[in-house]
Amino acid sequence: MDASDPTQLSASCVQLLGLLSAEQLAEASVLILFNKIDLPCYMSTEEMKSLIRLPDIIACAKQNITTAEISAREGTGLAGVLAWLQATHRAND
Ligand SMILES: Nc1nc2c(ncn2[C@@H]2O[C@H](COP(=O)(O)OP(=O)(O)OP(=O)(O)O)[C@@H](O)[C@H]2O)c(=O)[nH]1
Repeated sequence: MDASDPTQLSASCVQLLGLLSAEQLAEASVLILFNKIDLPCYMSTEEMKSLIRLPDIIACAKQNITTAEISAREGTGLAGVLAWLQATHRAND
């Protein structure tokens, strides 16, 4: 999700709900990234999460869902993404 552009939030939410309801992805581990946190935004990521009712989505989803806030440009939060990938890969071995 683009953390710098709340106007894309509803489209991202619809895409997310589509992915989470796909039969083939019922067993998947899901990492939701709020990218571009280096850019200024009039809404905080906490406000965006609340607006799309992300806590409810996570509570109702079959999947194990993690969220992270990152800047792909500046590298912020990418160590956590790598750690999540490694842990998830290990758990699926
Ligand atoms: N400032 C900043 N720019 C980024 C970041 N990640 C990607 N971009 C830039 O955003 C532009 C679009 O890249 P993406 O977000 O990968 O592509 P996209 O999702 O198809 O495009 P948008 O929806 O317009 O963002 C490129 O110029 C990237 O360099 C980030 O964390 N911070």
